Amino acid sequence: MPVTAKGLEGIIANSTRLSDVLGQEGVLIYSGYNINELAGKATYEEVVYLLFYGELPNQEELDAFSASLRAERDLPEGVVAFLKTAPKDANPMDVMRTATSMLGLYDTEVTGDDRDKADYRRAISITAKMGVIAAYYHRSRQGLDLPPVRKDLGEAAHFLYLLNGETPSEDAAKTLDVAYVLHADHGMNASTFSARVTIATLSDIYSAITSAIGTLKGPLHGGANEGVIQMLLEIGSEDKVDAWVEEQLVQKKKIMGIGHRVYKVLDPRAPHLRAMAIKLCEQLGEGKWIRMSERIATIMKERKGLNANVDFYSATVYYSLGIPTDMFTPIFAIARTSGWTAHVLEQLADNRLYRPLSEYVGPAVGKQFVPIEQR
Ligand SMILES: CC(=O)SCCNC(=O)CCNC(=O)[C@H](O)C(C)(C)COP(=O)(O)OP(=O)(O)OC[C@H]1O[C@@H](n2cnc3c(N)ncnc32)[C@H](O)[C@@H]1OP(=O)(O)O
Ligand SMILES: O=C([O-])CC(=O)C(=O)O
Repeated sequence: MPVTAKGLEGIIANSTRLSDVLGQEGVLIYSGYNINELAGKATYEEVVYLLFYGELPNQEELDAFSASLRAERDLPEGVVAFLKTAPKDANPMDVMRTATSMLGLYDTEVTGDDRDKADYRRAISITAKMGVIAAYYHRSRQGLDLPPVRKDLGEAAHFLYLLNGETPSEDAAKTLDVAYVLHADHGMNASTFSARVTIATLSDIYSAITSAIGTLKGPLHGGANEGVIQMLLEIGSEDKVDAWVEEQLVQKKKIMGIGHRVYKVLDPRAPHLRAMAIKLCEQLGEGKWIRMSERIATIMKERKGLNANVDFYSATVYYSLGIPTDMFTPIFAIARTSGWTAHVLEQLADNRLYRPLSEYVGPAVGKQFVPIEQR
């Protein structure tokens, strides 16, 4: 009997050319590029192209690719109608999951033998629509208008434009763009795995991304960025950090944004997000959140040997950009859709059904059936 790997720790489930996560070294690679080479230098659109096609684009390729993303921003009327009528107190991740599933209803292209071509178009389309879905729901739940999509803004700037109803500053758009780059892909993380499991049954790409959104939502995965800001708000002030963290540890509760299944050293995305968080806090003249975060990270390193992950400082970045807390995980989903869809295409290109085993720990076989009236 094979050994049980709880949580599939250490199991290599497939091969990918998209990204590599080196846990001992704290290195993240996108298709041959160390993330430190890309963060702040490549735009999100360049990184999406890299994930889809394996190389960074030249200017002409980038222009054509960006135009194809922008051309796919409009949502089907039925999805807009849903976003206008969805409960105003719904979790935006639930709304995104449902809207993504709905997109499948409006995709009438018959796939037949030409599935590859149609799925590339769908990958671009879903990646382009995710930010529109999240922003439209946020506006609609506040009773605000839904501004028409624009074709003159990049992905991150366009999301901020739709969310706030006004063109964002260059600095804000650049900050979010870097965050998108840092969140685009990450090896066989839980949500990507769930997308690949779904598509490997030869289901459709909308079902795969719907699975992935539901998986990212949980607080042990993408949902942790919202947990971080809730934690900071609950602690409230710097003088309460030590006692609060100690109490959580005594109660064996998890500190959100800390720890990682693969990284045994600092998550290489964290320093980029930390630097952006420090800059934004300085600009706002509000250093409290970053100082509290630094103290929490120090205590967790000293007490448990655990490091900050991508969710830890992204929370302060988004908070400082004035983004509502429950839109933090949706932002993660918007950026990660590029990775999810790229993985779906990769899985389809060399597919095999995922079907692991489980170790049976139920009663030994031999029980006799007893009719219900005699039980
Ligand atoms: C984008 C992302 O998905 S990044 C991860 C985002 N998630 C979080 O930030 C949530 C908080 N972190 C965690 O829950 C975990 O560190 C995970 C889920 C990320 C990784 O989990 P695993 O590799 O399965 O580690 P596991 O949960 O088994 O923890 C191992 C030990 O470290 C402890 N530990 C791990 N993370 C934390 C934490 N954040 N706070 C306190 N203790 C922790 C556990 O309590 C456990 O201790 P024990 O052996 O004394 O019981
Ligand atoms: O890789 C993981 O397990 C989680 C993670 O950091 C991510 O998905 O970005």
